[in-house]
Amino acid sequence: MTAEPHIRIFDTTMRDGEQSPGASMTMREKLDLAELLCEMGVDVIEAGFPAASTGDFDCVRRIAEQTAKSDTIVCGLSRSTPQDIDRCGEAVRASGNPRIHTFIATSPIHMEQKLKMGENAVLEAIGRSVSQARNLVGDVEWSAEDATRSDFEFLCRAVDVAISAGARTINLPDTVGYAHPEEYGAMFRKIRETVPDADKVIWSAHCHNDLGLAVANSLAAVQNGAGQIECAINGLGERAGNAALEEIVMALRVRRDALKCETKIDTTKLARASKMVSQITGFPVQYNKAIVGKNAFAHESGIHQDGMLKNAQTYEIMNPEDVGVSKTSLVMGKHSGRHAFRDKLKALGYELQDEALNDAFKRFKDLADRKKHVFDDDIMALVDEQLSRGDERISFKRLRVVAGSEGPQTAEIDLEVDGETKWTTARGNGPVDAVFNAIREIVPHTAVLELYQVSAVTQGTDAQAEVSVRLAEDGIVSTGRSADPDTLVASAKAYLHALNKLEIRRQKRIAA
Ligand SMILES: CC(=O)SCCNC(=O)CCNC(=O)[C@H](O)C(C)(C)COP(=O)(O)OP(=O)(O)OC[C@H]1O[C@@H](n2cnc3c(N)ncnc32)[C@H](O)[C@@H]1OP(=O)(O)O
Ligand SMILES: CC(C)C(=O)C(=O)O
Ligand SMILES: [Mg+2]
Repeated sequence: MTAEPHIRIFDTTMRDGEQSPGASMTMREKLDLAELLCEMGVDVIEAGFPAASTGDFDCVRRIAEQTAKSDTIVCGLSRSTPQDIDRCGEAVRASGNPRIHTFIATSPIHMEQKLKMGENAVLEAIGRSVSQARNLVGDVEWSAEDATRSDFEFLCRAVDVAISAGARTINLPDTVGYAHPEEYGAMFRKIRETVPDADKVIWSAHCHNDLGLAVANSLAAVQNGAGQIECAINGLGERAGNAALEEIVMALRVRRDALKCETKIDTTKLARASKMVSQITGFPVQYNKAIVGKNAFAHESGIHQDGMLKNAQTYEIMNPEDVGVSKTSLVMGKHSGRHAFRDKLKALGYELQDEALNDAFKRFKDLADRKKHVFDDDIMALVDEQLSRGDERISFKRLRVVAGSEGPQTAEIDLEVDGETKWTTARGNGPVDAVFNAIREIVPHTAVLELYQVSAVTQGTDAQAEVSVRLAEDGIVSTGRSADPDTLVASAKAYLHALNKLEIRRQKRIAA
């Protein structure tokens, strides 16, 4: 059975999506989202459940008004009761393309336990509700709630009644996310072969993600003749959510070769829509979420980064720009390699030659081992520090500090001075003072500490500390800087940096 070439995208973020506990949206938020969905080219916006509350009714009505001049269909959901349907008709009336979406459950458990209705009463309700809706609007969608757990013979009879009463779209929801793809696809194929006038309606899939199969099931329905998919941005929806709109749209686009159909969605707006829904609901998007997750176009491992730099198609099946993400990011971390590191340095404006590059790369790896996120600023601080160091007389080897409320604060330090390793220990009024006293013991000098300043290079408790030190001696002022995740190590190195520079300036003065 062939798929339809154009699959209609029915967005239910504001109806089923809003049914997620904690996902309620205000009128303003819904109007903004509706505007974006409209711009994006969504075919149907299910704007709410008008009978649920005055607020929901008003939202559906305002969205219908706001989008009246567009091609977008605006629909509301309603039970099969006359009051719900009237209310829904009133709410969508202002739309240029109003739709009433009415439903009733057809599975034995729902009919017996929830509705307390027999099969005949349900069939009667379907005929009556669809006819009533058709008297209000030309476009009526009917859904068989819990279709996938319904008796197939009865489901066919129910669908037949809905089509005869004037439904234009028949939706077969997997309400509880129970079906698997082959089963769900077969249901569409069989029902389309069985029900009279099956070719006169649009078949719709509405899948829930309780088993993580919502997108796969929706695609299986498409391959078996469904022409509409009901889905929600970020997969928002009851319990584990609905099929994610962005995943459906990109699967159809990227695998058009196999699935033979597409949507008319402007995919470059997907990332923006995802962000908007996440901000409105306060539900974060999981980092590894397909299409719109923070890591969907990010690569940290060296082998992948090297491949990406040579040809992006080695590790990406779609362009980030196509979904509205500005570019792929090569995230620098402990799994990164030299190719990506060199590329990052170049982007940051540094051209290091082989030895300097190797040295910087080694220091970067050491840092990445100690720090969860290595930001651009961290890398710049690391290279700046390296560049500002020439042939230094005194270099840092090792530091151990005893600090805390008990005291005495003590620093034990190893330095290399003129090629010879020297060790000492000293106390101080606090750990930083102890470190500087230890340095003074190994390298006696009369320079005065004029400034000592610490700032965090990036955020987080594991951020690198950047320390600046200013020393002054006989009119010579020298500043040193260093960055390290350990503030005391950064302090020692910054002090030594300033001291080395002071030494060079002293010698220059003597030579002059
Ligand atoms: C699978 C889905 O997503 S279905 C949509 C679910 N969405 C919502 O429920 C959100 C909006 N709902 C609401 O605001 C409220 O439930 C309302 C306004 C619709 C109804 O509220 P209440 O009248 O207080 O009823 P309540 O919600 O407690 O119970 C639902 C009633 O509707 C009946 N019902 C459920 N589905 C249908 C249906 N499709 N057609 C007719 N009646 C139905 C139930 O059997 C129950 O009837 P009872 O009161 O005779 O036992
Ligand atoms: C009411 C219908 C469309 C629904 O949301 C479901 O069955 O999951
Ligand atoms: Mg649903």
